[in-house]
Amino acid sequence: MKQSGLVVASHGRHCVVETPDGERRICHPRGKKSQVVVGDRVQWLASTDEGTIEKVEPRHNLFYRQDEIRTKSFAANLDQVLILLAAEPEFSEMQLTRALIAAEAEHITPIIVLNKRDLTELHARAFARLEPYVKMGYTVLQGAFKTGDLGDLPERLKDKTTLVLGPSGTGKSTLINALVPNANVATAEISQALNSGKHTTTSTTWHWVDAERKTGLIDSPGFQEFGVHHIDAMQLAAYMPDFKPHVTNCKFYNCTHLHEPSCGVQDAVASGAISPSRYKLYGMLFAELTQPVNY
Ligand SMILES: Nc1nc2c(ncn2[C@@H]2O[C@H](COP(=O)(O)OP(=O)(O)OP(=O)(O)O)[C@@H](O)[C@H]2O)c(=O)[nH]1
Ligand SMILES: [Zn+2]
Repeated sequence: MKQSGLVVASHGRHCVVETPDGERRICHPRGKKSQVVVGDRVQWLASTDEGTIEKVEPRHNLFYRQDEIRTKSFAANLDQVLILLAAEPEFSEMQLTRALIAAEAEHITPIIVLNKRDLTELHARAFARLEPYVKMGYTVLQGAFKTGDLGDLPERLKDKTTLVLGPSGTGKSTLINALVPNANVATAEISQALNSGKHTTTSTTWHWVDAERKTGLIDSPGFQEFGVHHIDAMQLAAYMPDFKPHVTNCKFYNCTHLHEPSCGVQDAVASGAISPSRYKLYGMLFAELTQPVNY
């Protein structure tokens, strides 16, 4: 008999499915193409001690990155993406912008969180770099997770499904352990089961924050570059909230906002409505997305 379930971990061709009453078991997708990702709602069929995914329910969204060759999915059916930054190490505005664009493209709400506010001076400097993002309407929260100060985060996460993205050293483990005691143990157990005994922690894992299983937190492994090759260069400005209102002032409907006369975006840069750093990032991303692909 087919049962419904939620994919709470995945690695390669295996995944862990959780039933509505909280039981978990390893499942394998049927057929080669039906790759499942964490957050997928599925119909599965039990075999002796494992199971087979029979159907993946249609996704509301899929958060992913794409380089020139590969697509890497993070998770599906998200309410929000938490982009974790910290006073130190110094964050990359380029990586932040890429993650924000990928979230916009899938209509997923991003939340930027700046950790380590106990490091007063470094924090002030980092927060100043985030000012354009506050101005363009993004939620920017702050905390000092190590000291137990989670700021407004618990309230923002409540009853939602949130993917946590954090470059190494920002405090992602500290956060997840603060919200989900024993998260480490659960992740290690799942990884071990999925890797048939090998002890690695490379899989994306869903954690429940509350006993009622309403607040979901998805921890994903680190990555090097956030590729946005799935984005059409001509759509970039539409996914940048500081650019978007100005494109309607461009004379040419197919304006690239790089060199055309009577360009609303370039006017906004000149007037200070768009920050120079964001315009520079736009130019770099546009070049990257329009450059011929080298295999
Ligand atoms: N000053 C300060 N340090 C913090 C805070 N939160 C975490 N740290 C420290 O920052 C370092 C990185 O924290 P982790 O939680 O391991 O960070 P991570 O993002 O999981 O990093 P990886 O394990 O490299 O992926 C550790 O030395 C933490 O003790 C904070 O609020 N303030
Ligand atoms: Zn323009």
